[in-house]
Amino acid sequence: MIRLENVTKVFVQDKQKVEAVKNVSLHVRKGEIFGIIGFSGAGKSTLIRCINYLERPTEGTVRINGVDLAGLNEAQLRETRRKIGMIFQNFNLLSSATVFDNVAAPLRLVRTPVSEIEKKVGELLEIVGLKEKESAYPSQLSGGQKQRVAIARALASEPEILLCDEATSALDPQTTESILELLLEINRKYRITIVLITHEMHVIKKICDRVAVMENGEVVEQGNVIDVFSKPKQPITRNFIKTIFDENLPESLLKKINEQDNPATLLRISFVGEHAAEPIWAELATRFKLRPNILYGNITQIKDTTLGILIVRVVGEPSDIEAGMNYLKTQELQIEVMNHAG
Ligand SMILES: Nc1ncnc2c1ncn2[C@@H]1O[C@H](COP(=O)(O)OP(=O)(O)OP(=O)(O)O)[C@@H](O)[C@H]1O
Repeated sequence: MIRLENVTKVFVQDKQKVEAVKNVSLHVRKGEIFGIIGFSGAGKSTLIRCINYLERPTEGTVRINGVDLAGLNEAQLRETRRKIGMIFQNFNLLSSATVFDNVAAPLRLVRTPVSEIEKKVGELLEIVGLKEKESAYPSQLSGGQKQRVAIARALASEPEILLCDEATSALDPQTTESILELLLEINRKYRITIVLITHEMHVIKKICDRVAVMENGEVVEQGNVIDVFSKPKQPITRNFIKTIFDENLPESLLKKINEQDNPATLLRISFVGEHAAEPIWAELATRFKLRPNILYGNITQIKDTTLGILIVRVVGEPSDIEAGMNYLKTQELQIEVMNHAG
């Protein structure tokens, strides 16, 4: 549905070149929620603005439903943009217009008949739960309500794609939850493809199907959210995951482990979905003569599935540990040796 190939965006400021996006290739599939995560300055806003050509890439191509945006004239580009809604961190509402008029604005722009506007805006305000606020002005609304108006306005043009530029960053955690629920509902009910950018891993974990991690203008890692969470490849991805569950063991515990005589290995074991993990410990003990000790455990919901992570200290002979690890791998568990202690 959205295909970016080798997209680069260079800004020139005070004769200095800033490469905000470097050689990014992405494919967003129809109907999915695709998240782009990165720290401030990573290039996320620039990249998402390349998707609807608010920024023209310096190099590379952007295709929407197979159409290369570089080949479109202004009128065609405007028409394509109507099918790509966008919402922003600071809502971008018209402060002098009521909620109703804000949502009606894109419909008036294309000369929709008044009766149709009445009906449509009413429906949209129902969807976002703000029917009773239609006569209010933005200044009379909370941040969450403002974002709901912005979402209703974006939906007015019946977009196929919704781009969300840090849509929840200005909101408190509870309001963030409710806006994420709304985005999920819109995605599921109306099959709208959503691309969002965020610096919060929580947003990715709650609603995204796939994720791209950006650093210094580049996409350094991308894949299914569950895969990226269970097998992160890049240090930056691990850092983001740590903001949700901190797997760092206390220094004092690590020191104690290192002081012990027995050769020990620390394993990070992750499992996806409902997995009966208990029998494996008995198996490790009896079959492989190992002594496993669970030091850390966490099970968390990642969109529609669960991810479990354990950090286990295994004591035993190196050959037994290796055999035990091979056994664990046959149990659909992802195993990683964290470090050797002892
Ligand atoms: N119009 C512009 N002119 C010059 N440089 C720009 C422009 N827009 C962005 N940049 C630069 O490009 C880089 C990436 O910025 P961008 O806003 O895309 O990152 P970001 O990941 O969205 O960060 P943030 O979350 O802080 O907005 C930064 O170094 C920024 O200063």
